Amino acid sequence: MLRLSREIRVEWGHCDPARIVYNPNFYDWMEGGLLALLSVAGFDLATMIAKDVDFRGTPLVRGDASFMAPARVGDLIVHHVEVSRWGGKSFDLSHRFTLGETTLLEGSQTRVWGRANPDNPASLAAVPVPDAVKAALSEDKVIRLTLHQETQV
Ligand SMILES: CC(C)(COP(=O)(O)OP(=O)(O)OC[C@H]1O[C@@H](n2cnc3c(N)ncnc32)[C@H](O)[C@@H]1OP(=O)(O)O)[C@@H](O)C(=O)NCCC(=O)NCCSC(=O)c1ccc(O)cc1
Repeated sequence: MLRLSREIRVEWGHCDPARIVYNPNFYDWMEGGLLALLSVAGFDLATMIAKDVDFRGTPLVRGDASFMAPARVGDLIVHHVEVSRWGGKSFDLSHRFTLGETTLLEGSQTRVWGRANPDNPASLAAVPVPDAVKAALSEDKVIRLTLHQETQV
């Protein structure tokens, strides 16, 4: 599968009064990780939605997460994401967040390929995941997205 690892710098605003990352931020990062995975595979969701008014993206239908160790302000953590199962209209993602050798969180999600329901365009319908998306996300490849260092000019 196409495996994406992306660095995330924990900022002050990600943390709660206990001075550890507040849990909804991990869900936000899981969302961003899927967008990044699709984007590096050649499928930019914002562009796809702009071009196809009935496309609704990749709605979440199931998810779980095990929080194993906390992250703190300043930490450079890494989010690893890949598809772990292809269904027909659905697919599973595996998420792992690490700080050095330490695993912070392991999660799994089920997504569907979403379109407007033809019988009621205000509601959603799952449709088969396009073959081109399956092929691109199934490539045996690793992509690392690192944060850029600031340089003085
Ligand atoms: C998505 C739905 C329209 C799917 O309904 P249907 O069109 O009738 O599809 P089906 O019930 O046949 O299910 C389709 C597939 O999904 C699977 N599925 C559906 N629900 C589940 C759950 N709960 N668990 C596991 N698998 C599921 C189902 O097994 C089918 O799998 P395949 O065999 O691989 O095809 C409906 O379940 C729904 O409206 N759910 C609510 C979704 C929602 O509100 N999610 C949270 C907000 S959206 C969101 O977060 C988002 C993120 C990113 C985006 O780009 C877009 C949206």
